[in-house]
Amino acid sequence: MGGAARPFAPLGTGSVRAGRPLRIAGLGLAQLGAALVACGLIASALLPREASWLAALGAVIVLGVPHGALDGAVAAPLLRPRYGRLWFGVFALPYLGLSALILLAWQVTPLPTLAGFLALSVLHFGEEDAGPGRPVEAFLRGGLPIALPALLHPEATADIFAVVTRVPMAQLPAWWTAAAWLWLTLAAIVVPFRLAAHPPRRAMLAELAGLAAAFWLLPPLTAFALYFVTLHGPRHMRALVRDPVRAPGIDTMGRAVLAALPIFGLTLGLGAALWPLYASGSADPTATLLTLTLQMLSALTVPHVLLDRLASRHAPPPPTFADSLHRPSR
Ligand SMILES: CC1=C(/C=C/C(C)=C/C=C/C(C)=C/C=O)C(C)(C)CCC1
Ligand SMILES: [Fe+2]
Repeated sequence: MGGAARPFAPLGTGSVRAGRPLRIAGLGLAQLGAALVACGLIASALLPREASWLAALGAVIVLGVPHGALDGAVAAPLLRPRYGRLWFGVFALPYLGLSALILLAWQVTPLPTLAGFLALSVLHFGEEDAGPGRPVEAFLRGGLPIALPALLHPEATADIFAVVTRVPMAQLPAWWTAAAWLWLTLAAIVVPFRLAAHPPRRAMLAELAGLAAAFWLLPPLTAFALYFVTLHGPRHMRALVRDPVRAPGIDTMGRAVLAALPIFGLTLGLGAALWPLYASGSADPTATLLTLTLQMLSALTVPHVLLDRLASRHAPPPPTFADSLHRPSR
C-alpha cells in the first residue's frame, strides 16, 4: 500500500481549519459521536435481520447521504460566475436528469446496472481513501468493501441484492464472485511488496484491519454502513473543508454540515415522492426502504463522481516555481 502521504484522521474533528475542537478524554466531539454511532451499529447486528437492516439504512441515510449533498457547494463557485441566480437550475437539472436515467436503468437492466454501480463504487471509495494519483492503492482499498462481503458472506449479500435488483438471486452472480477473487489475488500479490517498499502508517493498517474485521464479523449491510458513515462520508467532507478552492465557503465541519442540509432535505423529499412507486412492487416497507435507498444512492453517485472530476479539472493548477518568483510571498 502507499507510503506516508495524507495525514490520517478517519473520524471527523470538530473544526479543521479554524479553532480548537472540544476534546473529551483525548477524543474530539465528532470522534466521540462517530465512536457512539459505531457502537450502536455494532450492537444493531444482534437484532433480527429486518431490524438490523433498518438501523443500517437509517445510519446510511441520516449520516452518510449528507456528504453527497455538499455537491451544491462544489457546483456553486463553478456555475454562479457564469449563470448568476440561474446557477441552481443549471446544476440540478442535468444532475437529477442523470440520476433519473440510472433509476430507469435499474428497472430495465438490473444486473448490468448493479455491475456498473459496484465498479463505480470501487473507483469512488478508492479515490477517496487512497487520494489522487495512487491507482493501485485505490483499487485495493476501494475494492475491499465490495469484495469482502462477496467472499465472506455471499448468501447474505445475495439476499440484499435480490431485494435491491428485484431479481431472484439464489447465489451471488458469478461475475461478482470472480471479480472478488481477482481482487483478493491481486491484493495477496501486491500488498507484501508494497509493505516491504513503503512501511505503512500504523493508523492506516489499523483502519484496514478494522474494516476487514467488520466485514468478517458483522452482517454485510451493517459493515457497509459502518464504513460509509464513519470513514467515507467524513473523509469526503474533510477533504472539502481542507480544500480552499473547490468549496471556498466550507471551511469547518460545522459549516459543511449546515451547507449540506438544503440539498439533503431535497433528497429526502425526492425519496418520499418516489416511495409509492417503489412500495407497489415490494414485499414490505423494509424491503422498499432497502431498494429505494440503494438505488437512489447509486443514482446520485454518478453525477457526484462526475462533478468531483469536473471540479478538480477546473481547479487552478498548483503554483509553479516561476509563479513564486513573480508573486510576493504572503
Ligand atoms: C449495500 C451493500 C453493499 C454495497 C454498497 C455500495 C456499493 C454502496 C455504494 C455507495 C456509494 C458509491 C456512495 C457514494 O458516496 C455491499 C458492501 C457490497 C454489501 C453489503 C450491502
Ligand atoms: Fe461519496
